[in-house]
Amino acid sequence: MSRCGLDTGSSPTRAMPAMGDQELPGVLVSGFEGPYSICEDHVGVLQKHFNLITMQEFLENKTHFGPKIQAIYLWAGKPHINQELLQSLPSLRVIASSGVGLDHLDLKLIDSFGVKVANTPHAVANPTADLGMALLLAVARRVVEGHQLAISPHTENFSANWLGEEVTGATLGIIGMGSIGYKIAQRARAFEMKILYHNRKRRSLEEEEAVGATYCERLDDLLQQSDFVMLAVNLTPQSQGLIGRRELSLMKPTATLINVGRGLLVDQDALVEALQTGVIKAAALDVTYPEPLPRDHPLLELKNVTLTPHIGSATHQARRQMMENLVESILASLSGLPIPNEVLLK
Ligand SMILES: O=CC(=O)O
Repeated sequence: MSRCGLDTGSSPTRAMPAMGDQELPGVLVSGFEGPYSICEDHVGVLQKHFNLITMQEFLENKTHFGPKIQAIYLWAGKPHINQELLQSLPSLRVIASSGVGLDHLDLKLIDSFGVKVANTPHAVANPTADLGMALLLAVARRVVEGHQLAISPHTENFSANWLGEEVTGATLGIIGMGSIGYKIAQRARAFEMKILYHNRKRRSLEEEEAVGATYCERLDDLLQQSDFVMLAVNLTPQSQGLIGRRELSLMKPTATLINVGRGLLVDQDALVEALQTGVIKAAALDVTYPEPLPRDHPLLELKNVTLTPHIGSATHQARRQMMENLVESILASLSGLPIPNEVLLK
């Protein structure tokens, strides 16, 4: 478990009546291990509402725990929900999944078991948009190189003999104009950037005008015109490999690719080649495949790459809101009420 620096479990979540002890519903809770693990401080809150059953407890005694489990509190996409797991949980009503991405869930399979799904899109939009801008600015102004220089023992090199780029007036192309993409546009507007976007569905004129964004029906147009290309799109079978060799070759040789979506949106081999041969100037990636990258991966060697370890939602506020949203969705579902943030099959 990680510490998320919250009040230690005593503060109740919004509008969530705790049930009497005997009635607490059984909830399979994941994420007790690993880097993106459940916050230690959340466990106290969860215990007020649920009888928590860990994956290990469940695996050790499936016949005892299986029928008691009414919900899964799915943190960071684990455990993998497959047919076998669903078959062993006959009382399961809802899977509440942290974050916004749903690429780890087979929604059709889950639906065939009559199980509902909810996620936490609102909790992650602001921090992920912040991170997208942080990466954009870090590359433009060479913040990581500047840091290395400032802490270098060679103080004679203290003053940089290189220059960065200003983002004011530069063109930002946002691919994916959902809640994260839109919030990136809001931020970029404040930096006086020219904003293009590509999305399956065009936003309303009012929404476009509010952030000064111009719709590009053709992805190619956005790629050709942008100084910064920002990926903020969901991973689906259609968007996998969206940015491949051809798309990279359409970008300006001075352009930077930023990815706060999913690693598989990009053909990573083609990206390495493009960065090595100057097809594009730089990349900043919060997501890769796999995560983490093997330590001998070429992306780790390239000077024109800035990497962060999938930290789009890694803020105290977002993790807290995610937890509250998951609890709310589970409680609503088990009470037969409309489920906040329910994911509907398209
Ligand atoms: O990756 C994080 C998310 O899907 O919210």
